[in-house]
Amino acid sequence: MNKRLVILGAGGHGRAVADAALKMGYRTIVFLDDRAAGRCIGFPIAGPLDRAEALRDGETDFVIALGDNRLRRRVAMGHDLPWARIVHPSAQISPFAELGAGTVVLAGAAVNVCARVGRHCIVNTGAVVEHDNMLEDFAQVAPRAALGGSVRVGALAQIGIGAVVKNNVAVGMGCVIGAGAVVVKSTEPGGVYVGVPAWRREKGAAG
Ligand SMILES: CC(=O)SCCNC(=O)CCNC(=O)[C@H](O)C(C)(C)COP(=O)(O)OP(=O)(O)OC[C@H]1O[C@@H](n2cnc3c(N)ncnc32)[C@H](O)[C@@H]1OP(=O)(O)O
Repeated sequence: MNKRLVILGAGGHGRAVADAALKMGYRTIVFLDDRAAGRCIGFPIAGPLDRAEALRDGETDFVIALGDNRLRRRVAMGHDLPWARIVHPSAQISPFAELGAGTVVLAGAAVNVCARVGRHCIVNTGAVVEHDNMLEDFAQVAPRAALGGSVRVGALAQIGIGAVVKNNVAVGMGCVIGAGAVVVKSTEPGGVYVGVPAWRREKGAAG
């Protein structure tokens, strides 16, 4: 692949996305970031995020690598660009699964048969998205979190690191599921849930 990838965000997630992209065969990486300048893991930071349109050409893909779901949505809404799907070669993606544009699936993650993952989602390292899951746009599944079969994750929701969601449960839009929580019942939009079994700690931001 001779394409260039422009990564919007040069933080930790941006570096993980670059690593996956290089393993996919992208030859050239350029970062954009509003706070950092210089170089990032050896690749240039070519300016702030709003430079993205100027880097558009027929040979360049773009991806937003910002871990904050609402920020990722804001940036996506502000740009009409050819968004790439970044899938680490060690991830297991069923040929019967769907990944939306701009979605990132990192090392060792699994997206099983008939799962549908929306646009600009993150399926992080070692996460399990089981059969018939539906992840709406801008949702995120943190490292080693596991979703049982037929789980629905609302837009902008965040499933914390190592959390478990029982099969057939729905996680409401904009929910935050804390690290290590075990969700056994559907959750209300915008809530923050922690613990085993998970309980609602407070009202969060539904986006
Ligand atoms: C590659 C990557 O790094 S991807 C990112 C992975 N990271 C994650 O998944 C993080 C998930 N986030 C969490 O678990 C967070 O702790 C949240 C969202 C649940 C809460 O965050 P905050 O609102 O900042 O909570 P804060 O840290 O102030 O803690 C408030 C209280 O909740 C408790 N608490 C925080 N997180 C949890 C949790 N996951 N489970 C149980 N209790 C928790 C704290 O111990 C504290 O209790 P106290 O008031 O009795 O002292």
